[in-house]
Amino acid sequence: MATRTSPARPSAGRSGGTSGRSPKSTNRPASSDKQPGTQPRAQPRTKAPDPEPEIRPIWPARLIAACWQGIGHLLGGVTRRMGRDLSALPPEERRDGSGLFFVLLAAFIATFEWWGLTGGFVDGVHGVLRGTFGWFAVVLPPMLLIFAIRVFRRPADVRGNNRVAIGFSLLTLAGTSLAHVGGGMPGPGGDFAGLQAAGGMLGFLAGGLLAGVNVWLAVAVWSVLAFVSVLILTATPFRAIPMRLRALYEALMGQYPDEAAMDAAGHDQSYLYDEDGQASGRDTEARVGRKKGKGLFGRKRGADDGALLDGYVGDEAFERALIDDDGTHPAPSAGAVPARAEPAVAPGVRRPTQAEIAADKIKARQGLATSTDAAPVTEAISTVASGIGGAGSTSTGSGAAATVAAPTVPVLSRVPAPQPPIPQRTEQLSLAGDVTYTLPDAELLAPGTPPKERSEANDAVVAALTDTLTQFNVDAQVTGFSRGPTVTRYEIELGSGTKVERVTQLSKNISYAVASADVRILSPIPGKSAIGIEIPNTDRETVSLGDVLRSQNARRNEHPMVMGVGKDVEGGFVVANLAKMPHLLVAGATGAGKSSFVNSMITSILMRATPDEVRMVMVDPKRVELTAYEGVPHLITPIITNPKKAAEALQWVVREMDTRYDDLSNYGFKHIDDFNKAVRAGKVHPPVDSKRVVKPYPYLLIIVDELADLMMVAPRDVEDSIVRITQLARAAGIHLVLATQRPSVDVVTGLIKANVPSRMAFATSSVTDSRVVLDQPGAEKLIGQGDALFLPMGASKAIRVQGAWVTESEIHQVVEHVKGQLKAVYRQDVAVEAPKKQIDDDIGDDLDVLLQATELVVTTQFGSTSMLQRKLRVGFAKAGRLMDLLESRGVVGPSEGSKARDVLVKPDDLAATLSALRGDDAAAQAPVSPSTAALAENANANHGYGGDLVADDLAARTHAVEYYDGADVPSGEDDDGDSDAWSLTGR
Ligand SMILES: Nc1ncnc2c1ncn2[C@@H]1O[C@H](COP(=O)(O)OP(=O)(O)OP(=O)(O)O)[C@@H](O)[C@H]1O
Repeated sequence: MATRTSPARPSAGRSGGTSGRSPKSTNRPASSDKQPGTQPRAQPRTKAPDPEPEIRPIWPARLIAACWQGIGHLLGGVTRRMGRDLSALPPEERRDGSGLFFVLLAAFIATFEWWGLTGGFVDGVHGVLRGTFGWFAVVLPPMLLIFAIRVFRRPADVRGNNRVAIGFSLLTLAGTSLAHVGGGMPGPGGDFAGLQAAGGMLGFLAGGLLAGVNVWLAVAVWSVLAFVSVLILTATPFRAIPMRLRALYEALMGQYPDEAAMDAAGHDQSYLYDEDGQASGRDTEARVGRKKGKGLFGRKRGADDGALLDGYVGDEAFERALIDDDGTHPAPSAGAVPARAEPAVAPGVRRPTQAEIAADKIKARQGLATSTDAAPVTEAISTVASGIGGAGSTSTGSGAAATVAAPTVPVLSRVPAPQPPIPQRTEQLSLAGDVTYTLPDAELLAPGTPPKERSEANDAVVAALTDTLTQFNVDAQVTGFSRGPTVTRYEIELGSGTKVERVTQLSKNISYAVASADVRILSPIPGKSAIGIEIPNTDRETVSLGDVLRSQNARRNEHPMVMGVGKDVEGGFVVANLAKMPHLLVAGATGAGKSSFVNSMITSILMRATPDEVRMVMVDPKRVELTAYEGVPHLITPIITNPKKAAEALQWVVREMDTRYDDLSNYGFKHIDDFNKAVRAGKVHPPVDSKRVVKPYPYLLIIVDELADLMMVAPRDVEDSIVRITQLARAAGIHLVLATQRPSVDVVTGLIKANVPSRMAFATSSVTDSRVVLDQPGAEKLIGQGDALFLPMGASKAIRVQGAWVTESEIHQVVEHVKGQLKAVYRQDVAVEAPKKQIDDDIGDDLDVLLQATELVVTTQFGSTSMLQRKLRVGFAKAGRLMDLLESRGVVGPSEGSKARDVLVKPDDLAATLSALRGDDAAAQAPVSPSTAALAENANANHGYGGDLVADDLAARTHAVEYYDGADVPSGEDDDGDSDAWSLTGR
């Protein structure tokens, strides 16, 4: 057969055009030729030179082979287009000939076993099949057909195909054995017809022996094996059986559980109405939206077959981290805070029109409203609330009392929609290496307390506010309130001609009237002509992470980086996509709830993402906050507790980012999601002479639980790494979460702040800290324990949320489940430290005196040679030499004649500078750098991690390691000579 040439890369135009690289020769340059820090470049695919003239078979053989392949490809192409579109499988990976063989075999057996034909040849074949398999021969065609489909669709998945083959073989053995027992255990001698009607020779051989011992034992053993064969075929671990059954049920019913539950609950889709009372069709859109991307058999409609991918990450306009009610990203006009949804209306209850609501408000202003006037709204809310269970019953009880006390003040909170469990992701989560992974069951996270819509405390506050406004003769009215888990926001509308300041000036009086120091005034409430007064609830509610993850917002979005944030002041669930933040700063005083937030975040990821989708690096200098997660397969390196190591890990992240960027630019993509999509579709081909197997890159989430501890040991290195990562890493799928309890300018420096766009501010101890975190005051007024202001990227106003809470025991259960699925495979190269520079030759024996000179110059900020002469009692020549050394190390500036030199290092950086000069400290502890081959082996062991790298491909990474300048990494010794600098924080 003629040699098949590789097709030109479909991305040629895009990649070639954008990267602007000239095509290189297919001969790879030797790794020694590479520059430090450079990565191997992919080579354009070219036709492989024909090594030798081929010996071609005779034409009839070629004709038959061509027909066979042609029919095979045709059938394979059709099969691959069914279900998930795999039609782009590279030609060299297709095994359509084998698939065709199994299809024909299935057809052959079906012809003789299913259609009852008779005749000499037919009888012969029938006799052989029945004699071998008994009546089980009837089942063989569908099994062969299923296997053929698998070979057509996943030819490269040899392990998976072997598994299916083993499963079917075991099923055949079990089936024939059971048939043998069921058929009266006929023997081959004499009763051959009986053997054919039972399990055939196979059944006799496999089941006869055990059945001879005890029939029931044989039935039990072979039934269990039949069941096991089904588990093997479906790649189902024992513990995943209930989840798989539920997924099967959902798939068979063809419904998302939320739809089913909403239909069952008689939900009338009232949330289809927008703020103007217009039918927005949002629900329909959401449902259609879920399906509209797919046409028949899952093929994307309107796919531009000429493009490398159907859609690129950059296609999305108005990208936001916050996930809105319908799971989409609303237009910016909606403002930073999602527009308040109208309360849901129960079936049979007429929804009041906007005009009626407005009329109610006006009447209320004029003091005309009666409890009957307000009835439509109140009735609608309580009816729905009672329809959704506990929440309703609680609120209805208190609501009745409230109606008497404050009939004109409606509750504005959203009524939470019914919450059926998180749908199990129905596609099989098979990881690299044919490992099947089951996400933790939603039930592991307990539901929280049912939310209250109003309590007597709320009515008391409404009365106090109204009283205060009246006392000070302010023409303003409390028009409603929305109760969140921690605070309630009371809305005040002003009469015409009344200044906003009239109300805001009263903040102290309001605090006094409601007996709370933590009153926060919002003027105006974003998106509304009303003033908001947030007052803490005397009866706070816990927001359970389970409830947040089971909410509609979270369930509609399958992105693996989606996390449950908490609940807003209106009682709506807040869910955000970490990938879109793209980096997050979490700050707040001790006990404000940072660590709890970080726990919720990690647990969200473990609940929703496989280790192939998200990998994490955890830095926990406090040593106790994140220990529960040790050993989860999502970790890329053991949890880092040493700040020095953490600083090095950040440098590894920078290198990893560079590697990913190299891949992106080589293959012509702008975002790792597009690269991954193309890899999964088989559209990314490594250079012909590379042994690399390209695999999708997982998202990489780096969590630092206390940034201050890192900034203390290596401020400049840490800042440099963070800035580089945050500036670039978004497209590489690398995201940073930095938590600190010291949001001061020396920890959250201007550079870090500028590059970390999303902020989560828990209660801070001062308004200055609030300004550092949010660039605005407000966080100092928060009441702690999970009360936070969330400012996602792009939002102009922060959203007040009560953070989601996950208990220690829930975390342990989730971690146990995850660890039970897969063991952590750590990447050794994260811990690989570059060989550190020893004391520089030019310093020689003068290290001690040089350190003294540095200390002197930096603490006095005076770069004078004569001062060194005097204080260190050295001669002029030596002092001059020391000054030259200090200049070469960047401690002082160049000589300016008789003037003292500029001192370039600030006293704060003295410890780091001294450590850098010592140089030998870290080097002595550094492990021996593993060989390139060892690194390659390790990287290959890391399934799903960017692909199987071979030594050549890793050479560049190790280059980066080799050229890594250890002198920049201070040892972490502080002024006290205590190398465990983080312990100075007192923990
Ligand atoms: N979302 C929440 N819901 C309910 N309670 C919370 C929440 N977050 C925090 N808390 C309460 O506040 C306590 C302190 O929270 P956490 O340990 O997260 O604070 P922290 O800011 O990390 O403090 P530190 O910096 O000292 O570690 C928790 O033990 C818990 O009781």
